[in-house]
Amino acid sequence: MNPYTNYDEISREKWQNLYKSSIAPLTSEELESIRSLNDEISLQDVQDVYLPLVHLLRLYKKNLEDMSFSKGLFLQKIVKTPPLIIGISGSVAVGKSTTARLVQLLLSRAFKKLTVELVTTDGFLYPNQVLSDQNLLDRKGFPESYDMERLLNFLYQIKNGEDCEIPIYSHEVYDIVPNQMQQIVNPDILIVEGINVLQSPESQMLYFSDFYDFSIYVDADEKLIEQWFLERFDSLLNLAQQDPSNFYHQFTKMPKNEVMGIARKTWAEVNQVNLHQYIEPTKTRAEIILHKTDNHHIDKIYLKKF
Ligand SMILES: Nc1ncnc2c1ncn2[C@@H]1O[C@H](COP(=O)(O)OP(=O)(O)OP(=O)(O)O)[C@@H](O)[C@H]1O
Ligand SMILES: CC(C)(CO)[C@@H](O)C(=O)NCCC(=O)O
Repeated sequence: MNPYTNYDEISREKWQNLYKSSIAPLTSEELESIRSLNDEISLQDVQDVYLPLVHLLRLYKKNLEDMSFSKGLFLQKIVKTPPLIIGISGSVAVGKSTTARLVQLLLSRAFKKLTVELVTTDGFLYPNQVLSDQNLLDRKGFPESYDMERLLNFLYQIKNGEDCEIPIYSHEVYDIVPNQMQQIVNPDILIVEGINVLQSPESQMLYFSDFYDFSIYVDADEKLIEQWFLERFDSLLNLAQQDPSNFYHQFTKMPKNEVMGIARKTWAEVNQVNLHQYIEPTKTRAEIILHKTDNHHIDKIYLKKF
């Protein structure tokens, strides 16, 4: 069966015209804040793809509020609208965090009075010491390297209106940062980004679908994702040049072709395997699939029919 049977395939040209007229253009300050987020982002993508997406998210938010209100009428009590939770998934290095930060920024613009928080599931990775004790260091990113129960608990608490704190993962340290936590206080919208967002832990009573009101899978040809992984590896090396505390500093002392060989091996033996076995199979659980081509240009959008 065609994996996209359950989706409407929408070309960028069609998508960009869906809600264009109702959205005010970005102000120069907003453009500036988007540029500072990642100066490679195409502003045309923001205008053509992300603004209609935010408009769609508005509908999902309204739907959640209407449902809470109707439930309240039925139960004859006040039912508080739970936070809207948006999941963003896809391969390592496909651009999930960049997409997530952009969506956060645009949602904050669309809902000026609401709090929009962003977390990454990287914070739920076990610390390197725990992974190493269990011989799992080479499995970082695979399901067994995450405390999925803690992640589910966190989602439950957020939906339940509780404030939470969660661990922080740093790519530069390549580990959970000790003694630092991210505080999540009373969000109206929570964006959860990570490779495992659409995965279900085995033998649990609760599933991801119990929590996510909307989900996005960022997709691209594997060769491109590998290229983006290698480019990011290279920029992490540049950042690490002067900083011995950075995980990537050790590589800056080695010949470049040798280091890039290590990066290619990490892609082929870890991240690509993970993509095939555990990430890509969750693609068609997403409500929307954003498909990227060269230079992160979005060419197609798939929206779930039902
Ligand atoms: N829309 C975009 N335009 C230009 N460059 C982008 C875009 N999105 C991501 N990138 C670049 O692609 C690389 C990977 O992006 P990002 O770090 O957001 O990926 P990720 O999926 O969050 O990765 P990980 O799973 O490892 O955290 C980065 O170098 C980033 O600068
Ligand atoms: C932290 C994850 C798992 C996901 O963001 C990933 O970036 C990662 O570190 N994978 C392990 C292999 C590697 O070093 O790329």
